[in-house]
Parts: sequence; C-alpha cells; structure tokens
Amino acid sequence: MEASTRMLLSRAGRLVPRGQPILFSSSPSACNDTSAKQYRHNHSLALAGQASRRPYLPQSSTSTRSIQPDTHSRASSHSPMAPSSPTTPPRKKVTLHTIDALYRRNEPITMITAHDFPSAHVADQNGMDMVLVGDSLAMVALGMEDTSAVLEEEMLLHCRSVARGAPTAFLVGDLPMGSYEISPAQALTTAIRFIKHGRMHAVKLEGGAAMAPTVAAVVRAGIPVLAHVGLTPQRQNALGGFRVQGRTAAAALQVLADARAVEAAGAFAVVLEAVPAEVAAYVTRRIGIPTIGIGAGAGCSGQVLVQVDMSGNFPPGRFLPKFVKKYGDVWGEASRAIAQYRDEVKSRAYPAKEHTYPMKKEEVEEFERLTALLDDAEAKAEREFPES
Ligand SMILES: Nc1nc(=O)c2c([nH]1)NC[C@@H]1CN(c3ccc(C(=O)N[C@@H](CCC(=O)O)C(=O)O)cc3)CN21
Ligand SMILES: CC(C)C(=O)C(=O)O
Repeated sequence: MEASTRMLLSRAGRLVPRGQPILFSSSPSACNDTSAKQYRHNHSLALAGQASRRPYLPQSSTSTRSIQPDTHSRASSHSPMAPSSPTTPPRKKVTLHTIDALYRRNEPITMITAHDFPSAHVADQNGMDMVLVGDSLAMVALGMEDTSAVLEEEMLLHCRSVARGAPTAFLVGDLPMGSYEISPAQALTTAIRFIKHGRMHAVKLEGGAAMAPTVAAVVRAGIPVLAHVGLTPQRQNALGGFRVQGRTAAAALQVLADARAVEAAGAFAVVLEAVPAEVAAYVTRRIGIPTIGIGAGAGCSGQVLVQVDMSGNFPPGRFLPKFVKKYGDVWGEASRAIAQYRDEVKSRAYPAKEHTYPMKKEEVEEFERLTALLDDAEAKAEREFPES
C-alpha cells in the first residue's frame, strides 16, 4: 500500500464510528519515524489557512463570521436570548425610588413572576416594574404538588438565572416555606442569601401581624421586604386550601390589621392575594405603602400574576384561579411548532438546503476523490485480512 493512502486511512480512521473495524492505527506513533513526520506534515497542511491562524475556530464559524454584516451581532449559541435588541430603548434601572414615584403619582405598578433566564428576559424587555421569583415556581417549573416542597437552594438557583435575564426590573425573591418562620434571625440569614447568592434586590415573605417582628429585622439590615397577606399559599394546610380570605367583615378587618402591621414594620409594599375587591381597595386607601394585588381587584396600587398563567403556557384543561386572565397561548404555539417539527423530520422536509453549511465545489470533488481511494483501500484490506 502506498504511504499516502496509509496516511489517509490513519487520519480517516478517526472518523470511523465506534464498533466499526479500524484497519490501521490512527496514531502516528504506530508508524515508523519517517511516516510520523509525514503524518504531522500532512495533518498541518490539511488545516493550513484555518487552524494556523485561528487554531480553535472550526471552519464554519470562521466563514460565517466573515459574511456577517458589521451591524449584526451574533448571539452565543449557549444563550440565544443574550444580546438585547438594538431597537429596544434602554430602560433605567427600577429601584425603590421608582416604585415610590409610581405610587405617589398613582400610576399602577406592574409585577410578574419569572423562574428562569428567558421568562425574566421577556418580562424585563416588556417593561415590568418588578419581577418576582415566586415560590409558585415549585408548581409551574418544578412540577411539585404545592409550594411548600421547594427548597431554599432551588429558589436561589432560579433567582440567579432570573437576575441574569432581568437587568433593569426591581427583583424580588420569595422566601420559601421553612426558611424564615422560626425566628427573625433565621429570616435575616435567609434574606441575606437571597441578596448575596440569589442576586435579588428584595425578598417577599408571607404573613401579617405575626410576622411583623421578622419583617422589621430584615428591613433593619437594609433588605427591602415585600409582605404578603390575605391568601398565603404556604399556609394552605392551615387555611384549608387555596381559599379566598377576608370574606366576612371580621376577616376583612384582620386583612387590614395585617397590612397595617407589615407597613409599620417597614415593608416597602404588600401583596394582597385573593381578597374581595372592596376590602383590597379599602386597605389600599388606608395604608401608606403600595398594595400589589392578585385576585384583589382594580383598587390596588399594582398587580402581579404568575407568568405561565397569564401567557397561557399550560396544557388545555388545567385549573386556573378565577383571577387569572389568559393574555396569550404560549402552550398552543409551542405545541404547533413541535408537532410541525416532528412531521418535517419524519418526512425529511427538515432540514432544507438553507439549513445546511456550504462547501466549495473543488473541496467536494477532492473529498470524493479521496473517499474513493479510501473505499478501495478498505475493500482491498477486507479481502486480504477478512477477520480483522
Ligand atoms: N400557577 C399558579 N398560579 C398562581 O396564581 C398561584 C400558584 N400557581 N401557586 C401558588 C399560589 C396558589 N394560588 C391560588 C391557587 C388556587 C386558587 C383558587 O382555587 N381559588 C379559588 C377560590 C376558592 C374560594 O372561593 O375560596 C378560585 O375559584 O379562584 C387561588 C389561588 C395563587 N398562586
Ligand atoms: C402569586 C405570587 C404573589 C406568588 O407568591 C408566587 O408566584 O409564588
């Protein structure tokens, strides 16, 4: 066999899939000294003009890069949403001052949940004042039965992803059940982790008058607290499920007392969840901090919804609380796209020519010439050494 053919085989041997017979060693050390040198020479020639200048860039990315117009910035394949569109005007970072200014001029405050980088990014790009990493992610992102199962470490992982996706919104992390109720010291320890590791700007914790000393301890340490009264889902077992709160006059007065207690403790705002609209409107008028309603009517200072609920990112037939308005059909669109992809892969309609990488005609011809030699040599070897 000719030396050049052997060289070709030893290089091509790397391309033979596992389990296929490899006729010759792909390592130059298996050849004699002269062919080892020859191997290195040929090898570097094959990569000349590519590898010698840009040793670690595959040909496709080098050539793709050169045909990109200068104005076009390429998204990293690891983070396709990373570059913000140059057509979107930059927004000033939302701070507690921004929230306070909105409240003072009676402009509704917008808040939505996010649980990962893309859901945070789309919320931030579309002008949400606040983004909440709610513990509802236990149910909507982690498939858990209720919110009480989610761990602090799990919340922190999601918080960090959201922080990377939402560079301008005011970010609130939800302290999960078990991470703050034991003592104000425990709450402060957890809250500090949400700021330091979770990269949040504030924390939310459930509870009214009973949690006021805890709210105060966290606020004293310089961590803004969003309180949460009315339906507090982490206490669903004590409440007898996800039940509307403040429905009797006495219960309504309790909601007011809770809101006043957390205001006095220094909360910057309070979530009012699943309380009658009249009660929420009255509480909003009677306290001096913003109320963020969910299932609490239009009389609140702002609104919050769970993103997967309002964007319709759930399968048909799922139960929805009465307060949810479905603004989109993300599930329907994703289903349509996946079904079409499935069909096109099965029918070989995808990928089409425009989804493939071009190769120069001369290179294709040279490739065909070399592979013909390779085929001949392998056929010959198979005849000569049928067992190997
Ligand atoms: N996807 C999702 N969206 C949410 O809004 C949400 C969560 N998960 N998980 C945590 C809590 C739980 N939430 C819920 C869940 C159910 C009802 C609910 O069933 N409400 C009844 C009221 C029943 C009554 O009259 O007392 C309803 O019919 O809306 C309310 C809030 C709100 N939060
Ligand atoms: C529904 C909001 C207020 C919440 O607490 C969550 O998403 O966990």
